[in-house]
Amino acid sequence: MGRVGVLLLNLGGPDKLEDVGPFLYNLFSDPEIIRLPFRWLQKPLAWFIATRRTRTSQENYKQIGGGSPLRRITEAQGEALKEQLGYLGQEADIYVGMRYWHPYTEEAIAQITQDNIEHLVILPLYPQFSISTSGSSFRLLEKLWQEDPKLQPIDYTVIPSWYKEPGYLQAMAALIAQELEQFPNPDEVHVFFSAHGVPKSYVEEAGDPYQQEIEECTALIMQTLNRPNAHTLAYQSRVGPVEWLQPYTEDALKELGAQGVKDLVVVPISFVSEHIETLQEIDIEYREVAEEAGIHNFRRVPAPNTHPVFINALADLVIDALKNPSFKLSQAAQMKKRVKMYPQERWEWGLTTSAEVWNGRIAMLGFIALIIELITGHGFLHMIGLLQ
Ligand SMILES: C=CC1=C(C)c2cc3[nH]c(cc4nc(cc5[nH]c(cc1n2)c(C)c5CCC(=O)O)C(CCC(=O)O)=C4C)c(C)c3C=C
Ligand SMILES: [Fe+2]
Repeated sequence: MGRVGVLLLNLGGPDKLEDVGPFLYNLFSDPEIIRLPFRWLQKPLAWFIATRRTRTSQENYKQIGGGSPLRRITEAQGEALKEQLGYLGQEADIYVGMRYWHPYTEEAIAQITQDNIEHLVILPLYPQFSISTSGSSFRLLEKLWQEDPKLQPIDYTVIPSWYKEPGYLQAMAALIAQELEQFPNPDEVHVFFSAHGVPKSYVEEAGDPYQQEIEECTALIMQTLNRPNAHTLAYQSRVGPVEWLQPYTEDALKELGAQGVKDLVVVPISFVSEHIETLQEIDIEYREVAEEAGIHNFRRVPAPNTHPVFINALADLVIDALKNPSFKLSQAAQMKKRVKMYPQERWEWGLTTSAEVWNGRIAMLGFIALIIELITGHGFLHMIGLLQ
């Protein structure tokens, strides 16, 4: 076999406080993150939302040391994976491609071409597939492949999602068991899975398999854990005014507190590295919510990071992917029959779901235009004299 490479995909995070604004702009410029009917609106809206969010987001990054640890941890995972693959007899070069910050996916791909990689395994560091995460990276890679003839000879294969991988489930179960053992009565502790949310419309209209994969993954981890603990699944990190997957983590914590739960371990389920949503949102914000609700013994399970069982699971995934028939980016983007990646389906006339969605979007655009006008003091309503 010729030279082998593994491309690890992740979201990326700001390394320092000054990076927060441009990072947020990149994130909100992605049509897989904000799905808009008009492409031309994407960048102005991204600028507007990023500008408004930067200060709050910076405050959160300040609380975890002034930047995201995602790059450092992803690179450490890459080094550990290289070592484990070597140990298993598979030499490979590892590349990290982030979607919204350095090292960008484009930089990783440039290095892969320069290194004359012949066989490439594309492995997203998201166990479950979502249009907004792995889907967005696959779409970008598809575009890069279409544009660059130098990429054509690379024999690549994609691993779309891997939440059923036994080694991953075992690593998660071991990490949970370790936390449960810190309590006087481990079997009485409530196991609380907190997944990153997505807007409900991603699942219900665009056919994102994310929710189903998260639910199945939770059940598989509980089976692997093989303990009698009660458990709950909820969704965190909601952004913006639309409805996201429910129950929301905050509400579910309050509900458990009201039911008298006192001992709780939180399991971050959609991430494999520590980042702002584990270190700040769970460890600081949700801990406070839980304590106020009467849940006094609150612990959080660490993300798998470089846990050896987890790294071995990644190595197994790579080795299997090299043996199996290749899976292409176009197949990964349309993984489930109903998944609709951006751009969305064509307009349908009548009172259809699609028409209702479009009406909602047009109303949202009107609302955004009104807000911009109120802030800037310029716009259509000022022009016709309705606002001064
Ligand atoms: C499976 C994981 C993730 C999903 C699904 C996801 C969807 C999603 N996220 C936003 C908005 C934001 N995400 C932000 C940061 C961020 N998100 C994930 C993971 C998932 N996102 C990661 C790994 C990170 C990086 C964290 C870091 O350490 O830097 C942010 C920025 C942080 C903040 O300001 O809160 C935003 C905003 C949306 C809208 C979305 C689905 C549509
Ligand atoms: Fe996110």
